[in-house]
Amino acid sequence: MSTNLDDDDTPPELVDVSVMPSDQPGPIEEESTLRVPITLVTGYLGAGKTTLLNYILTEEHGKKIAVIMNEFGDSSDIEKPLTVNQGGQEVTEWMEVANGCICCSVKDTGVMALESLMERRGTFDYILLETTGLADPGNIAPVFWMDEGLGSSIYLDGIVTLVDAKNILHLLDEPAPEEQAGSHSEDHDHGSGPVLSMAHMQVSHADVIILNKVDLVTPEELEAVRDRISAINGVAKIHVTDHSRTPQIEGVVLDLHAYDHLDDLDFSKKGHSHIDPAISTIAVVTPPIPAERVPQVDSWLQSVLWESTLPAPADSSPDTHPTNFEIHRLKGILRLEDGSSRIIQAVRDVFEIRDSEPTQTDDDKPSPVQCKIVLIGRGLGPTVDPWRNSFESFVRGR
Ligand SMILES: Nc1nc2c(ncn2[C@@H]2O[C@H](COP(=O)(O)OP(=O)(O)OP(=O)(O)O)[C@@H](O)[C@H]2O)c(=O)[nH]1
Ligand SMILES: [Zn+2]
Repeated sequence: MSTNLDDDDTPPELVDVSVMPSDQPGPIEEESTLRVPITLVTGYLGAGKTTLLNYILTEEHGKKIAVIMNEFGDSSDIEKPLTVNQGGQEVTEWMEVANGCICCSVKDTGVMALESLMERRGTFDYILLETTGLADPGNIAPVFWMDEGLGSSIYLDGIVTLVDAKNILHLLDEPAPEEQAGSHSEDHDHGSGPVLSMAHMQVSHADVIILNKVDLVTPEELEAVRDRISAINGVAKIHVTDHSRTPQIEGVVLDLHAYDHLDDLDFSKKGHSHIDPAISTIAVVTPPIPAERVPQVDSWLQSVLWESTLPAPADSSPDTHPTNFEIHRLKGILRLEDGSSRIIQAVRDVFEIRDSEPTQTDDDKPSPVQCKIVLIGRGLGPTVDPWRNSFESFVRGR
């Protein structure tokens, strides 16, 4: 398959950009000194991913960034060179790309390419990875949690999804391209129900959405797109751009800390909406839980994420209890009665519960005292009540 949008058909390119070091070093967090952050840049074919990366490479941001541009999405070549430019030296490696599919290739040979990149760590302090336009980030993100070796040297900072404001609405209403193409759809079984396009997957997994090509739409069209996007993913931060020129880079593409802490998630704009028939966002908010009940949270997540089964409280009504749902993304913060917190992160069926890392930037804000779990997925139902009741009764055992 080829596309006329793909006119920048260069091999995957890894560019190391040395910029003058910032004279204002930011707060040093233990994690960032030990592990290198990676941001995944996703978005449908032609949405503006490469434009964004080129923009970042030319802006001053005080960081040395290794950029992996994946332009092999539409070719089925077996091998593509991965070029690393470092201080005038060019090193070329060969990266096998089965089926031209980054979501599959990152799992095997791509992991090796990243590992060998990490042997040169110290020469860069940030990695940006552009996925192909047809990649489902839900398959990529867990690699950084699952792979022991990689997980010890790289951490996922966030997922940025470029959205083509001109084309996104019809993409959201189209059948999934992988199913049209008949390619490994068994890997990406999204169950029954309303049709989910790849655009849905990319929007639903995003921590940041860059609503690009604003020059090609009217203000009314832009608002319609924004409404639809926030109905699918109610927690991602949305930035509107022309030629992917984000207002700033830090906090928009770099240093998202999307998986470190969740205190600043904006739950207020959540609102349960049915603008998009396929995917929606809900937020379960409950009082703090006893520390000894954390294993029950783990079991509840296993049921919800692995079995797509919402544990039913004794008094639940079968009419309103969601039965045919699928969670794509889940983030949460558990407040325990002993005053400590736990972070929950899930992409599809891979999840973790871990201690909350204290953040220096949030010291001035009072800590939220409620547990909050945000779920993004299909078939979540008309209200949050069955979810909150299930969580409450299962976790507290009453
Ligand atoms: N009019 C307009 N064109 C844009 C904008 N952003 C990017 N483009 C153009 O859209 C085309 C595709 O942009 P790319 O950055 O290559 O998109 P991509 O997401 O990397 O594309 P693939 O790698 O093929 O998936 C290029 O011709 C860009 O110049 C924008 O805001 N407005
Ligand atoms: Zn795949």
